[in-house]
Amino acid sequence: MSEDIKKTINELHIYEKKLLKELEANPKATPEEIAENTGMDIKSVMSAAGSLASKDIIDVDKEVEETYSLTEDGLKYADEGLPERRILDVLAEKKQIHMKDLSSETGVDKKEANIAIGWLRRKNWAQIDKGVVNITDFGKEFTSKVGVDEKVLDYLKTNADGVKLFTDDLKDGFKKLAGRKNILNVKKETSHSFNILPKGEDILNEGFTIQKQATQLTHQQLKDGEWKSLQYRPYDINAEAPVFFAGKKHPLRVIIDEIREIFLNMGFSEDKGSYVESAFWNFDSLFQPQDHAAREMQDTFYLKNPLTCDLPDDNLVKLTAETHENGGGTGSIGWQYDWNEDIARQSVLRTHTTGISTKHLFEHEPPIKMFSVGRVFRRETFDYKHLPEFHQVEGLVCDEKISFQNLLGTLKEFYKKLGFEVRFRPAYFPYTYLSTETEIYLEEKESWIELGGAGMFRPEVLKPLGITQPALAFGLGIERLAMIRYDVSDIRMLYKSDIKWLRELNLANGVKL
Ligand SMILES: N[C@@H](Cc1ccccc1)C(=O)O
Repeated sequence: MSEDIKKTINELHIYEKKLLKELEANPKATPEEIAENTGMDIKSVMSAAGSLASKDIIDVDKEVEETYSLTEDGLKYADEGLPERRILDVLAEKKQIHMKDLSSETGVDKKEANIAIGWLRRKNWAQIDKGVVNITDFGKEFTSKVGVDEKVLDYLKTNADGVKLFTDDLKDGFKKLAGRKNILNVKKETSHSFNILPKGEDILNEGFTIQKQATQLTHQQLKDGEWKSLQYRPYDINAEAPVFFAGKKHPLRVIIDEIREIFLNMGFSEDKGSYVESAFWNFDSLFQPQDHAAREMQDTFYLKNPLTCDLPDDNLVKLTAETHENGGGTGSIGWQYDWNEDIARQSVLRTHTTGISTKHLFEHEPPIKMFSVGRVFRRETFDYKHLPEFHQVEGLVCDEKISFQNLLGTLKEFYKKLGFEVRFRPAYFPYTYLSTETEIYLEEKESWIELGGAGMFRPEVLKPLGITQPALAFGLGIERLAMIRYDVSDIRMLYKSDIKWLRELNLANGVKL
């Protein structure tokens, strides 16, 4: 028990302590008095009280007090009499008045006269018969009496500061007046009073000192040793705190940067291509025949502007043409068709980043270790795993002793560093042999999905580029990795700008906050 009390005391704010002490000395003190006596402002008193109340240390009572006074109309009635009284006075003489003459005969204006008729009937001072107002016997008697409501009217007039409570003999009259529109004003005032509860008594019995508590240390306090004598207010580490959403990188950007870092660390250098590429680099340099299905409009975006691109070095074009037509000097018989320069000039949105690899091979001497990350474009229909625009990371290693083993090892290592386990299966690409595809298992869909392709560039690719050493190459999709990392079952989520998802996503491990 006492341990509890000590802990509670320990956690009291200095304002709470001040308020409690003041209440002990002055149990009836109002918040205003407490503010005055402790030097706190009223807001701090009220918030300290609220805090003490939430811990059952004191009780806060709220009382609303109403003060009544007369409105402008009310004051006028108090001076001149209620409209029904003024009519009654005239009726006492005339006995009856025609409705249409009511206002002119009595001096009560039309609007008020209408209201007065209701009250004349209700008070049984008059009756209306065929448009004529007749005084009743009760009305006659009443001319010399004062009604309860009229007494209250008078009372309020003499108590111009307002009345809080009506004595019993005035209560009925007050109710009547209060029921009429525009006669009474009411001002509401709330007042608070505090009571010490048993727990508060225990705290006071236990006793405490009021000492300024340190919430923040200053450089000076640390330097001069004052920190040793300060009293610290403990804080509740379990208290609910607002969640802040700081700006951060897009999840896709995060994974792209991670991939770049992995390749840089593995000793690759980075190259860049452009979205718009000639069919020559995108297809022809990769020994893809000009009637290849992938080149068709359904798969590839062809551009109107620029409609064509320049072809590279004449000799390279010549060697490429020969290789396509009959294998040139590669030992292959080629595709056995007439290679067309104009088809090679067409400009396309690159369908993969592999054109960067062939260009890189043409422009560099082995040994080569190159990677490149970028967007590629395909005429795909959207679905949970397809986008017409996505990112690939391209890789190329070319040196004397490079083998298919190295390719598998490189890929395995890369995926492992990203935290994925993949499987390889045989595949076909016109530009590689051996070729493979990497796949990953999607638990939710209970199926393997393809992550990318890879292989050893064929001599038909390498020879025209002037390369005699073997080269491994790969082109891997990035969005599908992001999908798995961030646990989204639909690839479109990555491009939706769903602010809630983006905010709550923990980028480090894909787990929601
Ligand atoms: N370019 C292929 C991948 C690939 C790259 C390099 C070698 C072999 C295959 C694709 O986009 O799917």
